[in-house]
Amino acid sequence: MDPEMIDVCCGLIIDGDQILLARRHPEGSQGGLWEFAGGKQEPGESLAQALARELKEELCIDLSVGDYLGYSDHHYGDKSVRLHGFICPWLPQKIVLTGSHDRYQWQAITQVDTTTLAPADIPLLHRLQSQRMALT
Ligand SMILES: Nc1nc2c([nH]c(=O)n2[C@H]2C[C@H](O)[C@@H](COP(=O)(O)OP(=O)(O)OP(=O)(O)O)O2)c(=O)[nH]1
Repeated sequence: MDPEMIDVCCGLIIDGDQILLARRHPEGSQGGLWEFAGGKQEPGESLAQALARELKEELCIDLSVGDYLGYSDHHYGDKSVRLHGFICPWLPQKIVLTGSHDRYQWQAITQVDTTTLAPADIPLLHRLQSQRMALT
């Protein structure tokens, strides 16, 4: 595996046919792109523990981390990211953005705008869409 690969976890937070997207703060890396909330795994943490911590830190929400959807590798030039996606069923609560993101929105899972989505997220979105198609 690429020694520079960074493990990042993200939550595909789902409420019915909607998914939660957050926009990365314009001044940071991949600024202005929409993504699934999450962040880097820290030493000693499982991916699921890292995700639960990041959701709390970034959006002030408490959710159970559910099924592992898989991962997607993307090379951003200065670094390589292995983005691990987990399904997180939504539980109604207040979202408070704490600084990593400047906006959030719910979009229909079948109609997410991939032109403004972080590239690493697109394969995970497609996997989710395929899984749901298979169930209908
Ligand atoms: N949290 C999150 N990060 C993502 C997603 N898709 C994607 O390419 N990334 C990238 C952006 C960042 O380079 C890295 C995650 O780092 P982070 O969320 O801890 O953000 P950060 O600002 O601390 O990262 P950085 O400036 O050090 O690159 O993974 C996603 O859906 N969620």
